[in-house]
Parts: sequence; structure tokens; C-alpha cells
Amino acid sequence: MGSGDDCATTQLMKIAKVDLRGLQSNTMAWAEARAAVTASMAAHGYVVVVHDALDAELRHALFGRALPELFALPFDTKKRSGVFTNGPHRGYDGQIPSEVLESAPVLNPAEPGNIRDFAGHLWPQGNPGFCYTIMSFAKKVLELAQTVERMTLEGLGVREESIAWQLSSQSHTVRMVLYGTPPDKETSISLGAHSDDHMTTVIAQHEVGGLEVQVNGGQWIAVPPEPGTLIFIGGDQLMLVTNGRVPACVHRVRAPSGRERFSVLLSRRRKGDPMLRAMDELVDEDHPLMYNPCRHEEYRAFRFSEEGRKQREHNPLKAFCGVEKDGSKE
Ligand SMILES: O=C(O)CCC(=O)C(=O)O
Ligand SMILES: [Fe+2]
Repeated sequence: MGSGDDCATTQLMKIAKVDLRGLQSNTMAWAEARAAVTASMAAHGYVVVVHDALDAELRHALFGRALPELFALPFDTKKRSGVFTNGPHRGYDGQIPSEVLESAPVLNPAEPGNIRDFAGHLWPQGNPGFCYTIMSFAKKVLELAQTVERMTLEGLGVREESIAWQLSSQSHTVRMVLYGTPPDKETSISLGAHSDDHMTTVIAQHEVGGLEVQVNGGQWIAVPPEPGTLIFIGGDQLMLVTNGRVPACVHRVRAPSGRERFSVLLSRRRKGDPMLRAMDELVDEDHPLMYNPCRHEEYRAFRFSEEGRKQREHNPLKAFCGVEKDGSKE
């Protein structure tokens, strides 16, 4: 948990939203929405969008059926769902004494077969309803994530060729999360301040809020769990490839209501472990290189090291591969 968590208060300021419903590309409405998306991403690293990816029926299937069904399974069964083995927080996490959350990731569920394999570990007889719900969520939200990322990059002036490559070179993960009551009643923090280490994340909340984003280097804003809205967040990979033009959004979960809370996240990251580097067109005299090229897995190892954990909310990417580290030029 970040050290600043205890004293930082949350503003009940209304969060700006960009309506992306029914937009056609190459229209005035698209250009206006793109400008609003880019402005929010460049200023804060997040944008809240109004979108129908998660309609009432899918929302109910997801939060009313799929997640309760998954988390009600015995611990040993859930443990079998693991898809990744390399490194922390890459399979089912639960019953970790220092954490109030349980979470289960599925790798690339929008692609055929993956969600069925995941469900097969949990329900030997299969669970078509669960699979259909997660796959529908993944497909719809993936499309939305690609649209928002495209808008951001277009708005920054990235060439079509680079955008197309950037969008097609990522894998996705859907992570289902259940939060219990925050351990510390005073701070009500369930997940401390951090940036995500991947490219982007879309977060869907349901009924019980808790997500907060940091703006202007310190002020916290609550993101309400409003149906019809989703938040899109830039992570460390996006900050690196955009040469710092999109800051990684620092966020946390604070749940003063103490109620159990579900969220579902779709995150995207570069496939495999190639060298990540800033896009050519985003480095120039006015925007000198901010981050040296780096491999994600090396960076991730740093993030989970003792040194990296200390930097969790203070730009760990800069500490790892910043051209200019705090207080020194290298
Ligand atoms: O549950 C949420 O609203 C956010 C979770 C989050 O930030 C994360 O798991 O990285
Ligand atoms: Fe996060």
C-alpha cells in the first residue's frame, strides 16, 4: 500500500465522460470524441467512456451469475484454474493473508477455446453459460479498448501504419476480482495506489464502487460504478511506447462502505516479451526520449522486487529505465 494513502482525501468531483455510443469513424462526431479522449489520456492517463459494450443483460450475466458462481467454488478448485505460472499474480490468487481480494485471470478469452479450457479446470462437465458470458464480455470490451487506444494514438499524431501494428501486437487477459471488507477501517484501502504494468486496462465495476484515480500528481477522484460507463486506463507499457505523452494512471481501490465488491478487468499487453520502445513519431526535439527500450519481463521482475515495490506509486518505469532518473541525468 502506498504511504500517502492514509492522509489523502478523495474528491467527490464529477468525473468527465466521453460518449462513444454509435460513433462512425471519419465523422465530425468521431473527431470530437477523439479530441476529448486524447485530452483526458494525455492529462491523466485515463478516460471514462459511455458505451454499450456492457448492456444490462450482459452486466447481469457477468456480475449476477458468472462471478458469484466462480468465487463460490472451493479454494482448491479455483487454484486449478491457473493459466500462467511465471511470476506473481499470474494465476488464481486468494486467501493471501495480506490481501483482501481474490482474483482469477483468463488469458485471451476472446479467442476460441481458451475460456472453455479455463472453465474445464473448474467444472469438469463444462459450463457453457459461464463461457458465453466471459467470451461476450471479452469480445465487446476488447473492441472498445482498441477503439479508445486508436483514438488516443491518432490524437497524438501517430501514423496509421504504427497504430495498426500496435493494436495487432497485443494479447489480452480478463481478470475477475472479488474484494472482501478492507482490513483497515480508517483508510478503507483494499488495493493500494499503483499503476498497471501492462499497456491498457478497461475496468468494469458493479454497484459497489471503490475505484479511485489520481490526478494532478496527488488529488484522488472516485470513479462511480455507473451502469453504461467503463474506465479505460493507460499503464506503464503505454507510457513507454508513447514516450511519456500518456502518463500511467495511478489508481487504487478504497471501499468505505465495507461491502463485498466485484470488478472485471480487461487488460492488454504486448505479445511475448519483445523490446518495448517509444514510437518514432512521438520522439522529437520538443519531446526527447524519456524511457530507454526495455523488456517487459525484466521490468516486471523489478516491479516485484523490494526496490520496485517502494516505487509503486511514483513511476517505477522511470526508476527502471528512465533516461533522466530523479535528481540525475544518465
Ligand atoms: O478493481 C478495481 O476497480 C481495480 C483493480 C486494479 O486496479 C488492479 O487489479 O490492478
Ligand atoms: Fe490496477
